[in-house]
Amino acid sequence: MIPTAFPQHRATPLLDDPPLSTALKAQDPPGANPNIAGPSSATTTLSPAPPASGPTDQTAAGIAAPAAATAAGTVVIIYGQNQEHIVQLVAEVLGKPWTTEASLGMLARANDTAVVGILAHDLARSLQGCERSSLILVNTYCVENGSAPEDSLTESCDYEFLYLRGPFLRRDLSRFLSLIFGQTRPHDDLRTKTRTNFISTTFPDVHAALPNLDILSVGSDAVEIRVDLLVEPVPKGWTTPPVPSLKYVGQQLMLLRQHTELPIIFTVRCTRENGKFPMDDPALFYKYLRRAIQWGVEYVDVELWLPEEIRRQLFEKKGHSMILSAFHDFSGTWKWTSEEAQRIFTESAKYADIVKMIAMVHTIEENYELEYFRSTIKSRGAGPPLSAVNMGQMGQLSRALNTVFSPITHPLLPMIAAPGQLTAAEINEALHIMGQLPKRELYAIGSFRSTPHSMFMEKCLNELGLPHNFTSVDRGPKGSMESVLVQPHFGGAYLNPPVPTTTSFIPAASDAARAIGLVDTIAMTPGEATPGTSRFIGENAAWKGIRATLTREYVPSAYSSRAAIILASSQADASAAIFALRSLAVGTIYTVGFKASGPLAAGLEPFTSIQSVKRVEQPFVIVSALPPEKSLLVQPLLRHYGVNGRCSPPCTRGRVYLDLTSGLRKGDPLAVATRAGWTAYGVEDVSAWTTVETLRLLVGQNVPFDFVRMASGRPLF
Ligand SMILES: O=C1C[C@@](O)(C(=O)O)C[C@@H](O)[C@@H]1O
Repeated sequence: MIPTAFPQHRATPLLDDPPLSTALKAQDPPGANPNIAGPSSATTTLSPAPPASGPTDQTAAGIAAPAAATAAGTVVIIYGQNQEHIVQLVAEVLGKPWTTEASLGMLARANDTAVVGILAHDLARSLQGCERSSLILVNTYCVENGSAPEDSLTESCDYEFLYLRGPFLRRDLSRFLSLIFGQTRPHDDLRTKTRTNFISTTFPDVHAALPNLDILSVGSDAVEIRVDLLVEPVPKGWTTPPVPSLKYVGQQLMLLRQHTELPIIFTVRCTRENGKFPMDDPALFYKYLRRAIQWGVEYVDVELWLPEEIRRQLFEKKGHSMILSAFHDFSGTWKWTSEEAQRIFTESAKYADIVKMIAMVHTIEENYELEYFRSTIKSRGAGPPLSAVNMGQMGQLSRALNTVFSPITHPLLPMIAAPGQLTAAEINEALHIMGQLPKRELYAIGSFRSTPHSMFMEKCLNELGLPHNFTSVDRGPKGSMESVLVQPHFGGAYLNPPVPTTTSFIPAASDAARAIGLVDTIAMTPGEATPGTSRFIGENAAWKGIRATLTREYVPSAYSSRAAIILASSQADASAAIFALRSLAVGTIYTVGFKASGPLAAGLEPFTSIQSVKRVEQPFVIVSALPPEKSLLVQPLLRHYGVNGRCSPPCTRGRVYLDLTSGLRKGDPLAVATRAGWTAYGVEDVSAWTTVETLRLLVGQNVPFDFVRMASGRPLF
C-alpha cells in the first residue's frame, strides 16, 4: 500500500475577505513604488528578457521556446452542429480570441491572431478558391454517441481532435494543441536522458488498462498502443473484423491519451513481425499511420518493409510527431555483424527520428555482436539514435544494455508483446548486478523524518527495482548537511526547504538554480553513475513543477506577453514561480508583498495601491505563495479580476490561479478562484510534478505524475 504522501490542501471554512485595499496595504513592501504602471504601460511593457539561464534549462527540459504566435497560418476549427463550444475552448486554451465564419474566403491572409470556427457542413464549399496553404485546418469531433467523422472530412484537414466532454477534455486538448503547434517537444526532453523505456501495452481494449495504467507506467517514458492487437467489439453472431476500424482506434487512442501524460507510440505491427495487421495492403498502413499524425500522436512506428514512397510521405507529413522506424527479424538467422545489418540501419535512417532494429537470437554471443553493432552505429556520429534489442530468452541481456527506448512489459499486462521482454525493475536489477547501476545513498534533508513523502520515494525505488537507500535527515545544527554530503556513497539528495545557491556546501549549480537563487535537489552530473567519485550539481526542480502545472490546461504561448500577479512575503518564496512564468514569456509580472531585486527583478512591478488594481488589465495568471496565515489576502484580487477584469485580448476567457500555499491556511482561495471562473491549481499538483522532476534528477527514472498524484492520498479528479 502506498502511503499518503504530500501536504494536503485543507478546505477550511470561508472567512470574510479583507477589503482589497487592506489586502494591498497589508502587503505593501517597504519602500514600494507608489507610482505604479498605468494601463498603457501594463499592456506595452517590454517583454522581459528571458532569464540568462532560460534556454539551456528549457532545452534540457524539452520545452520549446514559447511561441508568441501559435503557427504560421490561421487556425481554423471545424466543428459539428451544436458543438460551437469547442471553438471557444480551443481559443481559450490557446489564449486567443475566436470567431465563427460561414466562409473561409473571407480570410484574406494568414492571420494568427484569432481562432476561426467553421461548421463542418460549410467546409468543402468554403475551401473552394481559398488560399489553403495559409490555413491550419483542425477537425474536431465529439464521439459521444459512438459515431465517427466522415473520412473525406478528416482527409481534407491537417489535424483532427476527437473528444468526449468531461473532466479530461481541456487537458487533452491542451496536450494535443501543444504538440501539433510544436510548443512541447517531448522527444527533445527524452533525448537528454541517459536511458529511456516504453511500455508495450497489449490490451485488446484500452478500457481494461485504465485502472492500472498509473502503476503499469512507472519507469516508462512512453506508452505504446499496439493498434494491431486491439479487438473491436461486434454484435453477437458477427465476425470480428480482421483489423480494428479507424473509428475504434481513434476512440481507443483518445481514451488512452486522456489517462496518461506520457507520450504515446502508435504501432501497427504486421503479421510477419509478430503483429496482427495483414500485409497485403500497404496503403492501409499508410491510412492508419497518417491518421495517427493527424491525431497528434507523439511517436508513430513505421515498419521498414513498407514501400519507400509510403515511408517518405509519412516522414514528410509528420508535423511534430516523431517517426520510429521499425525492423524485426524472426528468422533466427540474423547476423548483427553482417553488411545487411548496416544497410538496414542506413535505409531506416532515411526517414526516421529513431531507428528500431530487433532480431530473434538463440545464443548469448549474439548480444555481444549487437553491442559491437551499436558501437559502430555510434561511431558514425550523425544520424538518428538506435534502439536495438534481441528477442528470446537469450536476448534478454541486450534489453538491459539498450539505452534508447527499451521496450518493457509489466506483470499486470495480459501478455508480453515479444519474447524475452523484461520489466523496468528487472532491467534495473540486471544493470545493478552487472555493475552498471551502483548502489547509492540518497537523502531527504530537511524536516522529513518519517514523513509520507520520503516513504513514497522509497516506495518508488522499490517499484523500480533500484538498489539505492533512501534516508531522511533533519537539518540540524550548522555543519550537519556537509557531513551528509561527504558520505562515501552519497548519491544525491533533495532539500526541503531549499537552500540558497550561495550556501557553501552546494556544489556547482545549474543555470536555473542560479537564476532562482535556490537549490532543492543535489544530483549527480549527467553521465556519472559512481558514487564516491562523482561530481554533483545543485538543481531546482520546483520551477519545472510550477511550469508543468501551468501548462496542463493552457498551451505555453497562451501566457505570452500577458500580465501576471505574484503574491508572496519574500522574493525567495516567489522566485521559482517568477522563473517558470518567464520561461513562458509572460508580460509584466506585478508583485504584491515583496520587492524583487537581482536578476529576476527585470520586468517586475510592485503592485501597491487600489488604483493600481483598477488600472491594470485582466491578469491572465495569479500565483499566491503567501504563508498560510496570510493566504486570505489573495481572495479580493481573485474576485475583482474574476468578475470585473477587462479582457486582453478581447473575448478570451481563460485565466489561471495557482496557489502555492501549504499548511493550515485561512480562507479557501481555490474555492473562491473556481467560483470566480479561474482555472485553479493547488500546491498538491505542483508538489506532484516537482516530485516527478526530483526523481528524474536523482535516479534518472520516470514516475508518472498520475502515479505520484494518486499516492498523495486524494482521488485524482
Ligand atoms: O518494436 C517493438 C519491440 C518489441 O517487438 C519487443 O521486442 O519488445 C515489442 C513491440 O510491441 C514493439 O513495437
